Amino acid sequence: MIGAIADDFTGATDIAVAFRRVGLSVGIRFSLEDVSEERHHEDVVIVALKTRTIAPSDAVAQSMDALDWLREQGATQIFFKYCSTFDSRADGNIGPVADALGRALAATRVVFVPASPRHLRTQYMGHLYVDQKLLSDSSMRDHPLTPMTDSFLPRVLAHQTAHPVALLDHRDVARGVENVSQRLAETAHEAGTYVVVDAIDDADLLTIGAACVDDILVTGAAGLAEGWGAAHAARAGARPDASPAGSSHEGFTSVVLAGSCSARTLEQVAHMMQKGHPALQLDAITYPDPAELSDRALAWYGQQDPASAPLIYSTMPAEELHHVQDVLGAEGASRILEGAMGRIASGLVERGVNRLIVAGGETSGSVTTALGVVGGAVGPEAAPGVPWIVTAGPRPLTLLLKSGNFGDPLLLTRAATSV
Ligand SMILES: Nc1ncnc2c1ncn2[C@@H]1O[C@H](COP(=O)(O)OP(=O)(O)O)[C@@H](O)[C@H]1O
Ligand SMILES: O=C(O)[C@@H](O)C(=O)COP(=O)(O)O
Repeated sequence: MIGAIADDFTGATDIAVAFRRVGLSVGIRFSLEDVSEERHHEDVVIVALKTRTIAPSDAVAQSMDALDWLREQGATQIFFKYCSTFDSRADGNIGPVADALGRALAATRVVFVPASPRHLRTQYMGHLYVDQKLLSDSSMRDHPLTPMTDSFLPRVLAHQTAHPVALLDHRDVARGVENVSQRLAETAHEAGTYVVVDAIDDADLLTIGAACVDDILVTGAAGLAEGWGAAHAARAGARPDASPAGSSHEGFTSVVLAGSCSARTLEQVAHMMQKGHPALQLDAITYPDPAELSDRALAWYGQQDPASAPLIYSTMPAEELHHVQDVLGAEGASRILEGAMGRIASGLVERGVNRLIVAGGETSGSVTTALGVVGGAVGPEAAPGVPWIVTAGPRPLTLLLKSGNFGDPLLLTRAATSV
């Protein structure tokens, strides 16, 4: 069994569909509470954590708990999932978590492969691109919590770890599996070397995946999950699953909660408003108490037609965001808004909402945790890397956890109104 540890919730659902696409069965956990009796038998078991922006020591501790649980479930190899835009702060957490996992697993080398061509993230000569732009020129430079201002990943990673960091560039990847295997062995002759590997298309990821199929620890995003997963599926004789278990979209009362300020979410929120969905923007400066902020939002919801798929959002462009952060501090603003979003989600479910569409990885973590959702069935994709999740229990909820920059501009509107 493969165990996967994701540093945010949307990332966990993103790799769930990547592994499934190549024919592997997948289980997902959003919490490790009350799991002592649980036994998983899927090919891949994913633990979703919310460790991307917390203190490195906490991120390490939670990742190690996830590792212990996955090993108890029978995991023999581990996939550490971080963002395809390598979202992290200067002091972590990708390096510290990889260090701890590598130490526990006695990994002799570890590959770092964030490239996910399906999401238009490619890496060439160590430089990460988002669509046609270098990472540092993309909207990721304005991210509220993890602004990415350096595109050269070996340097970014070297700031986060004491391990030697090397680059395996595209010339080597293009020469095929045997060459990559050999070059990885040479490049990582010093035990514990971290190798950042270029990839610009799916073929590169298949090559890298095949070369690393026996590695005890690999790290990356959905592109590598697909490439590495394909190598495992080929071994196991698994067949790609063309039709994942469907989720019925009948009889739903939907609300969209957007806590992402990413460029694509801005467009999606604008589209919802253009289409006339009632919309409320959360004002954290005027109401910095998450309880008051959420009470006001729930009172507003009470005045809307539940069939109108309302939108509650804190999404705003970079200049306005920076103003809020100047007043409240970046962490302070996030704490207020994520706290409020969690309370709002719980209040909405109490009021009969049973389909929640959440934009933003951190926001999705706060909402899912506040709702007490511990797992669910991974349904069809509403957009590449964005599957519907149907929770278990007598009152199942349908959730869409959307990464800030994922999906086409119409995704939120479509997801809110599809029947
Ligand atoms: N208007 C705002 N002012 C300050 N912080 C905000 C605002 N809106 C959202 N945030 C915070 O920014 C972070 C966005 O992260 P996240 O939800 O992961 O979105 P993304 O998927 O785009 O990265 C969250 O912590 C959220 O609370
Ligand atoms: O790898 C990716 O790009 C996503 O799976 C992801 O982690 C994006 O992060 P958020 O935008 O914070 O959801």
